[in-house]
Amino acid sequence: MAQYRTFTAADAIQYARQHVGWDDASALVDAQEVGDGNLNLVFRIVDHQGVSRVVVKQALPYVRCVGESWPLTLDRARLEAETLRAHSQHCAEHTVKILHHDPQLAVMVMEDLSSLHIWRRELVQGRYYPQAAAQLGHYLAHTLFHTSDFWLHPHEKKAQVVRFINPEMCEITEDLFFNDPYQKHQRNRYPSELEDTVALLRNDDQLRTAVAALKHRFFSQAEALLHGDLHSGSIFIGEGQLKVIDAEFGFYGPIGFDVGTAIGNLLLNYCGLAGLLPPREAAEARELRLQDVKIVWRQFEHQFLTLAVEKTNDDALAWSGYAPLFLQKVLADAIGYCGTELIRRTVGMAHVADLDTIRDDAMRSACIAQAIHLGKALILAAPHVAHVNDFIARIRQYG
Ligand SMILES: Nc1ncnc2c1ncn2[C@@H]1O[C@H](COP(=O)(O)OP(=O)(O)O)[C@@H](O)[C@H]1O
Ligand SMILES: CSC[C@H]1O[C@H](OP(=O)(O)O)[C@H](O)[C@@H]1O
Repeated sequence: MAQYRTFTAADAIQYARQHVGWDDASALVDAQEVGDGNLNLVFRIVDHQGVSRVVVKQALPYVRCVGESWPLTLDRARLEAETLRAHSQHCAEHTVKILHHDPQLAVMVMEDLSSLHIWRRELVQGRYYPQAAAQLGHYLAHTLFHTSDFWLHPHEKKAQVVRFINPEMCEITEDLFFNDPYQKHQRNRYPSELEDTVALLRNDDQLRTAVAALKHRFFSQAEALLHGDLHSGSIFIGEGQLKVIDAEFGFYGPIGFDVGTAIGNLLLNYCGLAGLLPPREAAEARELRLQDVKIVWRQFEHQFLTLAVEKTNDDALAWSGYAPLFLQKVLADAIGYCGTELIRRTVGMAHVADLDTIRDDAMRSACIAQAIHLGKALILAAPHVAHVNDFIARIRQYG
């Protein structure tokens, strides 16, 4: 069994050659380290023509963007590969293909998606992909339904919950989403002129109660195998194509968390657009983003309901009145988690290019303030929103 060592580019090439399972694996001759996320090494393995053919990703024993002072479990590579494989069983068309993985080396070899584009980069440039929102809704419905109690036998479901226990990665989310932004913490980062706005988050009793309830459900509601960090930087996009990567935060949690973080990232873009594009283009792009939000929810809801009617295995859950009631609760959760994503990406440690790349300082602060206000309003409104049209109306009101 191979002992863990951090890969060099040469290691990554050799490893790819051994594990891609191609006759022409010797054509893999060079590697470029392209990791731009917070956590891991990512090598694109290229051929003689410089064309990227396959990707090797390895977990480091610490958080990459911080360094060795923040150690982190290598088991996240196993969880990432196994979550992506599980999701691929139910939604292969929108999940990156894992070709090989080794839990000891914390490494995986996967399909190369370099011909597509990271969605966040496209959103920041104002480029629109009309099919993306519906495909994201499809991905959410199929991965979440088929890993839930609606589909899995109760014994299988419980075994899956155990297999995907992910305490260290969940703890990062528990701290970064639900603790740090609502207290003074050295990890927080926001413009100093927003100190009063941020202080209001710490001092709002109703908000703190709502955030506690969202965290409690994140701890305790093992509804489905979540991606766990479904943001637009973890989604590749192209003409008619959408593929999800980077599932190391995968675990059994509340379905609304995946739906809400995905929508939250569309709304972070919505808040940033005024600082990213000229006024007329920004206004048009903001309308498209609201349309995207509506489509993600509607597709998810429609497809989950259809799957529930056609495929629910459990006798009680198959009762016709139950799935719509369950989805009401998922919508409320999703709006709440969407609000926490807006706040943790603006006040907390991990930021997004949709806001950070705004060049004008005053405009950047104004857009960040808007995201914080919207996040807070959504967390408070979540239990009272009965329909997606009401959700959109609240975004227009507060964003
Ligand atoms: N399958 C892939 N094909 C092509 N590029 C990839 C692939 N997976 C990751 N990348 C590149 O590596 C970057 C970081 O990958 P990611 O999985 O987000 O790392 P991290 O876990 O550190 O966040 C992505 O933004 C993308 O540019
Ligand atoms: C200390 S990890 C911070 C942050 O980074 C992760 O994102 P990614 O793996 O895509 O870079 C995740 O969102 C964590 O909350």
